[in-house]
Amino acid sequence: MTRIVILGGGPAGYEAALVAAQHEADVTVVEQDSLGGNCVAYDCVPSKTFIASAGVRAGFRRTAEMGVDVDDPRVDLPRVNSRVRGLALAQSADVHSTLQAAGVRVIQARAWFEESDRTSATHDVCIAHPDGATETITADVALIATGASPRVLPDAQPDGKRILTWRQIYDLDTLPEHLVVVGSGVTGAEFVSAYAELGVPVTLISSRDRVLPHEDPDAAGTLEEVFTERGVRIEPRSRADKVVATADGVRVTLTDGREVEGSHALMTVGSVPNTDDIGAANIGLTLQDSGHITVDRVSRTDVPGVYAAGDCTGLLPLASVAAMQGRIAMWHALGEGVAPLRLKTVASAVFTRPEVATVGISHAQVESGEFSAREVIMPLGTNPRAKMSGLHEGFVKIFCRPATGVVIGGVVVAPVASELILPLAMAVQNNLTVGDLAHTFSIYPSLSGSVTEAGRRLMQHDDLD
Ligand SMILES: Cc1cc2nc3c(=O)[nH]c(=O)nc-3n(C[C@H](O)[C@H](O)[C@H](O)COP(=O)(O)OP(=O)(O)OC[C@H]3O[C@@H](n4cnc5c(N)ncnc54)[C@H](O)[C@@H]3O)c2cc1C
Ligand SMILES: NC(=O)c1ccc[n+]([C@@H]2O[C@H](COP(=O)([O-])OP(=O)(O)OC[C@H]3O[C@@H](n4cnc5c(N)ncnc54)[C@H](O)[C@@H]3O)[C@@H](O)[C@H]2O)c1
Repeated sequence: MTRIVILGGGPAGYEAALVAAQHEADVTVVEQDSLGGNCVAYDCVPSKTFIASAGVRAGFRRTAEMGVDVDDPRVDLPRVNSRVRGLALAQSADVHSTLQAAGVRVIQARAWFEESDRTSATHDVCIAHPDGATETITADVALIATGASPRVLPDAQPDGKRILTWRQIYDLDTLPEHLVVVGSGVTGAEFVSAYAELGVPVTLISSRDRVLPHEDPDAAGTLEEVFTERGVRIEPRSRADKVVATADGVRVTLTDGREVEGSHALMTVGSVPNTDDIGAANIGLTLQDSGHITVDRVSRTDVPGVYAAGDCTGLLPLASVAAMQGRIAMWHALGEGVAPLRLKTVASAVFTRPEVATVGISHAQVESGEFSAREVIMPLGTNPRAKMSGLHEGFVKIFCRPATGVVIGGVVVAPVASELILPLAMAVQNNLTVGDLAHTFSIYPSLSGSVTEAGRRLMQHDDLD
């Protein structure tokens, strides 16, 4: 029986464990905190649960237009936070019972590699239990799935009260009077959106020209307009140098000397991989300067028998990608047929309001000439269901190959873009054409009608017509 030891019980670790158990390996998962990983305990699951509460309040914004009168809804933050924590705990418990039912041994402890003689085909993983006891487990195959942690700027140390990482915001008892969000990546944008929807005045310190610098420019532009409508103050091309707590708030000093004051600062300036204490040097595993582990498309590191998956590899820090990397590692290690990871087909969503979801090639790749494509953009303003629902912002955009009409990318900006992207993700994954979309029946009226309509628009210009 192949002995597999997995360091870390997040999506990369637990999905890998389930695959390995299914293939009758002897599997141990060592998790130092809670099963489900940071994803379930602090990052993805809590943020999406918090955003769901913000979304309920946001729904009330359109009541007057929809002909329904309601009083201004009040947000009970302790109840919101307790729901966030409760859901994360319940999901972690679900992961635990699923792993146990699959016959996986789960150890709550910190794990690292012991010094090895490099000629051995196995690896010794040392485990430090919370009570101080240690044990060593020998692995035929090891998977590093230790995730990442919030990046901390040297002069902006989180204190958990006024200067916060995204993992600390669920401890607040009352909504901030004025939140300064530092960093305009996906995490920053999602929290700006949620707090603005909760009625909190927000200032965004964005080091780039625009929010979501890596996303589709039309999508980022729509989001900036919405943020501005909600009263968000955006400071573009601004880098925070220092953040200090004052008597009654925070002061953020920018690198150009300007100062921004608020009641709280939320630091969303990226993440660092959890690889500095795993004993990488003990097994001859080289880390990148950033601390990330280099892997190939079947999750192999440069050390035989050692695989890595998820945020510690920095390939594409998404729960879905982490899980797939973990599964692929185990299929490969256990000799199953395996398709290497294809990042170009990964769908992702930013859970702002409206949401932004993308798949396949991007506008930037078309503009740079890396791919040639035809594109169409269908504003939701032309969609009957959107009009009925009082939705004014958003669009569906599709990229297809010029001659064949094969769909190679898509962007959806809509309240439920994370759901609407699936037909485009299926098209990209399966080489479907705009004709395939165009001939598919969508519901009338529906937002997904814009997906089939976009297919028809691109068909009209098809070179093969
Ligand atoms: C605010 C936020 C929101 C996000 N929202 C989404 C989203 O909506 N959708 C999405 O797809 N992705 C989202 N992500 C990204 C997603 O959370 C990560 O990609 C995912 O958590 C990566 O999974 P992982 O298994 O690599 O690591 P993690 O989930 O980070 O788990 C790693 C685990 O390893 C454990 N560990 C670390 N070192 C050791 C050690 N030495 N010994 C034992 N255990 C150890 C840690 O305690 C942790 O539990 C979000 C990220 C952030 C920051
Ligand atoms: N919905 C989702 O799927 C979701 C949500 C959140 C995060 N994530 C994943 O996590 C990844 C990381 O996202 P992120 O937003 O946490 O990090 P990021 O690294 O993408 O963004 C951090 C931003 O902070 C800026 N920054 C850094 N230092 C700064 C400073 N001193 N002052 C001002 N700005 C500064 C950077 O320029 C960058 O734009 C994403 O790419 C995504 O894969 C996914």
